[in-house]
Amino acid sequence: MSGLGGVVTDLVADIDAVFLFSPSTADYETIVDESDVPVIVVAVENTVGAELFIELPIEFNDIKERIRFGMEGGIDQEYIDTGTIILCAMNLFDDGIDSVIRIRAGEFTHTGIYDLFVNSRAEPSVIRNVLEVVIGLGKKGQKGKPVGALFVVGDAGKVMNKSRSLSYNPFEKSHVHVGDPIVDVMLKEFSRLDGAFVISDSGKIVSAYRYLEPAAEGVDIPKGLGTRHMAAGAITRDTNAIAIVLSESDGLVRAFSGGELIFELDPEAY
Ligand SMILES: Nc1ncnc2c1ncn2[C@@H]1O[C@H](COP(=O)(O)OP(=O)(O)OP(=O)(O)O)[C@@H](O)[C@H]1O
Ligand SMILES: [Mn+2]
Repeated sequence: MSGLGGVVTDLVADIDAVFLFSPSTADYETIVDESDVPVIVVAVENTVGAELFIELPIEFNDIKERIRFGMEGGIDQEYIDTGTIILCAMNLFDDGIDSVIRIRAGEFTHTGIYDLFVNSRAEPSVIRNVLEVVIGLGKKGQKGKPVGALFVVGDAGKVMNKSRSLSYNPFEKSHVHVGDPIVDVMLKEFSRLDGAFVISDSGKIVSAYRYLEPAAEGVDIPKGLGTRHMAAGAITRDTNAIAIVLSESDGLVRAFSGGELIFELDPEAY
């Protein structure tokens, strides 16, 4: 015997809800049948046809981010409230559920990661597409060299008013959208040059090469980051846009909303 029996019993005692992260249909059906508390599925797609479902915009590889997204979504969708004790079950290795985590929903610092995707002006799929381009750039760089990039997403009219052009806008008269594979290649290509990309609520590429000029006083960004991140944070406080930034210096992807850093991820982990 491992001696862990008591710990495991305590883990599952008196829980109010179960969160299943990307379960198989078989696991979902067994658990839903046997559970006397609500079972909420958190996944990129509702392939199991769950009644209680929270859509993940990406499979956060950082487990804490994944759980945080689920918690914030659960509260927003009113499946749970802050006192709820939750058992999170997920698969981290080959297949089947191999990990359980017990957590009280209120113990989580609310970062706004769910709001960022779901309650932003821009459509969630647009934010996801931008994030995918940025993660792709972060992984490969441009021709093998690390590259930085700044995407401002949503509230494009106001963002354009608070910025100026650094160069000819290659997207001037085009009606192209992020998520189109050809456009994503163009975005990666243009990311070598200075300034920000401005994307509309519906994903239209409004401009490249924008120099952002938001009011920056009072915007706090982590130490060590420079003007690109400052501009990204500040534009999201000055407008209803969000910003997704790839740092050329540390290779991390960061998202800002309402002037705050919402999350940070390492593209190499995706
Ligand atoms: N206000 C701005 N609007 C748009 N782009 C900007 C702005 N300020 C800086 N940048 C872009 O960010 C680039 C890097 O600047 P800087 O090194 O100061 O930023 P950083 O936050 O340290 O980012 P990185 O981690 O990528 O180095 C600049 O070359 C420029 O292309
Ligand atoms: Mn820098």
